[in-house]
Amino acid sequence: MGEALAALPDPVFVLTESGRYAAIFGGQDRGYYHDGSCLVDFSLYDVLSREQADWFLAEIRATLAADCLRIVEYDLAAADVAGVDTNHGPAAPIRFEGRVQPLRSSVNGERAVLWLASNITTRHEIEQRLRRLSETDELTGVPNRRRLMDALNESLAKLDSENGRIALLIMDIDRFKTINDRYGHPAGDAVICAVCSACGARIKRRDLFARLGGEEFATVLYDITAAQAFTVAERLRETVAGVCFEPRPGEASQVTVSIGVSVAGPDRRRSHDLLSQADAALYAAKSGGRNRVVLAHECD
Ligand SMILES: Nc1nc2c(ncn2[C@@H]2O[C@H](COP(=O)(O)OP(=O)(O)OP(=O)(O)O)[C@@H](O)[C@H]2O)c(=O)[nH]1
Repeated sequence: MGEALAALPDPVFVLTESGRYAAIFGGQDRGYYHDGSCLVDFSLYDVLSREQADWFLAEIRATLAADCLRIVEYDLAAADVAGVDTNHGPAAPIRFEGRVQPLRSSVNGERAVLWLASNITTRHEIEQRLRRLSETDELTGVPNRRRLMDALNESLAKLDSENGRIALLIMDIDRFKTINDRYGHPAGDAVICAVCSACGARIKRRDLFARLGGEEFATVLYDITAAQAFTVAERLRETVAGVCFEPRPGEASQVTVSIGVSVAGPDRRRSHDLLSQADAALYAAKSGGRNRVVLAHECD
C-alpha cells in the first residue's frame, strides 16, 4: 500500500489543523515536482514566508469548517520552500491546483486534511493567453468591448453611491467612410491604429481605453468629476486632430473625432444607462457639427 501511495504522480500532503506536515506521498516526477519529503514534521511556518503559511493555514481551516472537498489555485516556487532541493525539479514558479479534502480520523491528535497538489502550469498559461486574446482587439492590440464592459461593470458594482465618480467617453472618428472610400480599407485600418496609439498614450495608467468596434472607441476614467472628464475628452479630441497620417506617399491627412461623455452617479449606476447616455451625447456631438465633445447632462 505504501509503495502504491509513493508511486502517485502528484504529491499528496497530510497537513494538520495547526499547519504541520504530517506525511507526504507521491510526486515522483522530478521534471514536474520537487522532493518534498524533507518537510515532514515541520510546520508551514518553518518553511514558508508568514504570508504564504497564513494562506495555507486559512485554506486548511476553511476546508475543515466546510467539511467537503475544496479546490484552490496558487503559485509556489521551490525557492519559496526552505529545505527543498531546488536543483532537482522545475526552476520557475509552479502554478498548482490544490484539492483539499478533510480526513475523517485525526492525525497526531489533530484534525487534518489531505492536500493533493497538481502542477497545472501549462494549462494555466494557455488559459491566461486565451483570456488575454479574448479581451484584446485584434487590429489595434488595445482592450476590446468585452474587456471594457467587464471593467465598467466591476467598477460600477464597487462604486460608493455617495461618491460615484466614473466617467465613460465614447469616441467616433468623423466621416470615416470617406477615408475608406478614398484611400482603401488598409489605410482606414492604419488610421484606426494611429488613433488608438495617440489616445492610449494620453490617458492615465489606471484608466482604460478600448476599441468598441469599427471606428468607435471608449474610455473609462476613474475617480473623476464631469468637468474633469470633459477636459480629458477635449484633450483626446485635440490629440487626434493633431495626428498626421499618410494615406499615400507624400500625402498628409488628418481626422477628427466626436466624443460623448457620461458620468456615473447615484441615479446612473448601470453600465447600460452610462452607455446610452454617452451614445446620446455622441449623437449630439455628430449632429452639432462633429469634431466636438458633448457632456451627457447637456442633452438630458
Ligand atoms: N478600415 C476599416 N473600416 C471600418 C472598420 N470597421 C468599420 N469600418 C468602416 O467605418 C465606416 C463607418 O461609417 P459610418 O458609420 O457611415 O460613419 P462615418 O463615415 O464615420 O460618419 P460619421 O460617424 O457620421 O461622422 C464604414 O465605412 C465601415 O465600413 C475597420 O475595422 N476598418
